Amino acid sequence: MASCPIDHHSFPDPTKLNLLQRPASDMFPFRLPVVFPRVAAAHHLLSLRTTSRPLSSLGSNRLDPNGSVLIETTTTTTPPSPTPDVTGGVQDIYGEDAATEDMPITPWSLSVASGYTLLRDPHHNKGLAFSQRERDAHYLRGLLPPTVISQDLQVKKMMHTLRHYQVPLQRYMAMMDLQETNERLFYKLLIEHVEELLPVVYTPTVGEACQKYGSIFLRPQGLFISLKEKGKILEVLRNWPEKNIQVIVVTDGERILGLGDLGCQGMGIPVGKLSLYTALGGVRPSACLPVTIDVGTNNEKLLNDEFYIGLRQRRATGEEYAELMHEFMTAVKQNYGEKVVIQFEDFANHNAFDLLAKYGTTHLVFNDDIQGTASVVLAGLIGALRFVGGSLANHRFLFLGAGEAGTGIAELIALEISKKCQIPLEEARKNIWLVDSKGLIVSSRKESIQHFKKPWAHDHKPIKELVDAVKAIKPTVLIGTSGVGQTFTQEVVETMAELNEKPIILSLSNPTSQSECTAEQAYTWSKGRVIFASGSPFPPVEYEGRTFVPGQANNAYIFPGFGLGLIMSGTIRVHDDMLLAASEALAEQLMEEHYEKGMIFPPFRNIRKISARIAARVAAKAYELGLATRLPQPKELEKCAESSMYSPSYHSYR
Ligand SMILES: O=C([O-])CC(=O)C(=O)O
Ligand SMILES: [Mg+2]
Repeated sequence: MASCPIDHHSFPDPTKLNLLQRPASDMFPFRLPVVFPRVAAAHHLLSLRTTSRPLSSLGSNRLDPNGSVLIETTTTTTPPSPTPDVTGGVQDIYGEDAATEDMPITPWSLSVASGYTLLRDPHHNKGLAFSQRERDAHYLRGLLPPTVISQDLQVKKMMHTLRHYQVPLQRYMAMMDLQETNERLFYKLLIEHVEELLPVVYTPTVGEACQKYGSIFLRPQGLFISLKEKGKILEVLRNWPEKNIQVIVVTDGERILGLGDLGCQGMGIPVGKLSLYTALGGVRPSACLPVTIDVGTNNEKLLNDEFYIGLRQRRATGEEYAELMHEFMTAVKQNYGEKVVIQFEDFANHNAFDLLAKYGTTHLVFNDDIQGTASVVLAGLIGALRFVGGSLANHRFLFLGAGEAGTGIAELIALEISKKCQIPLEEARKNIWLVDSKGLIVSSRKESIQHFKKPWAHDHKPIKELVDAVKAIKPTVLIGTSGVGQTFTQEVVETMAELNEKPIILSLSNPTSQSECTAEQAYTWSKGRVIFASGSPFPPVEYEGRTFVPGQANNAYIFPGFGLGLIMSGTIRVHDDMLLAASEALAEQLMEEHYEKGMIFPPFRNIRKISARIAARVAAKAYELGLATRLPQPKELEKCAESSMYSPSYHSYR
């Protein structure tokens, strides 16, 4: 870590804090003395602002020469400077350094959790793993049964409990409950049993959880920013207990997976994605902020559902929508600086492309559905071609679905071909065809289609049905990004198998119910010849004595490592070459043994290593492009990524 530049907020070793060496009786309730750096109103006493935040999360605080903790405070007014200092979210982020005596400031304070409060603090709770000594020192005696168990045994016990639940949603709720009661145990479980638990905290179960969010809702997670917060978004961000945010995943809930408009209940998605940022990419949980923008919903069922948790109105659009988003984007930059990753997730097509284009030049934005999905699919194709032979330029691609994922993947494939073959992008696009709900996208439709589809309107006679498009275009690769389940019919798959010795079929829509076909259908209908992957997981399939393990072509392979690469290099803008770098890093980790089983991605169980490699490549590209700000560049980026990852093991408390 010492040589690694990742901003893990080097808070001084708490053992050196003489304050913390006070007798325990002094510590509960316990206030640390506070110094207001360069703020004249130093006599303000801080009251308890948050429940016992971990010392390590208070990155911008530091020791003064006497060993007192200097606590930086927050203002409740707009920062005094009209052009706030944008330095990456660690310096004067609320303008407090520049605050004058007459300016009100938010009274932050820090406390040491103890006793009953400690048991209910998810960041510090260890449950039965508190040692006897800790139980004495922290007023826990009697609050726990006498047995002391290890974290490993807790993992075993929790897995035992989870496996008992028959209903996936029960497992999801148990995991969410654990995240809210014992965060480290939650992450240890997720990291150590990633293949088993990914379908629980992520697709497909998270989709059902969003649909039923209102009914299963116990405690709020993340930040809800609705039209009611208009004009106050900066204040809302300041209500979040953590200051040093490195990644935000934000949705407006309009296109949750392939399930459509789930309004405010889309919150399950940013929460789930960010838990993968930590488990799969090693970003600290306290640096992750899930956000849902609530501008209403057009989902009648939800509007009439008495348990719905969001605004009960139809979606705001046009200027009203754009203004709220703009206020949010501005407030994020003002509050956290230039180096916070903002991941757009599950926005509808009509907003997703525009938001990415609008903020791509001013913010560190990444659209997971356009760019993350593109990068993972490209990786799968590059990986598969290493074994199948040939190059991308020899293939013909047909997509069902011309939205974010479809056009995003198509464009990244074209970019890779154009770079590798040194041909113009327009030329590279010619072998890529898209079908939308109205049929094949052809030049005669050019005037009537949305702007993001126009580059794919090639010369051809109109074709309505997918199967006819397959027969006419003769693709070698068929990719489903339609959000509509069971659209790769038997006839479609059989036609692909007639046209190709080894057809590549990717059925990417999520969750499982929306998958264009199942793994079993793909293997059976192609008589075991298909190279198949899907967005949501499918179990292995037996076909004529062979077991095929379908790969999961899901952006979860990419975004955690990609984001880590941006963070560790202090990158300020995303560039397409970084997506290509991520694809190549993932593709090269596919081994022959994986491919032989039918996989086109390495298994998820090695995901932290995979993410570290992706992070290193992304960071290296950022340095090469001059977009990285953490200087000098560390020599061994992959080691640096690995060593900076969050560990869920318990700390011992003095
Ligand atoms: O969440 C997932 O599993 C993949 C994804 O981004 C989507 O389907 O929107
Ligand atoms: Mg998504």
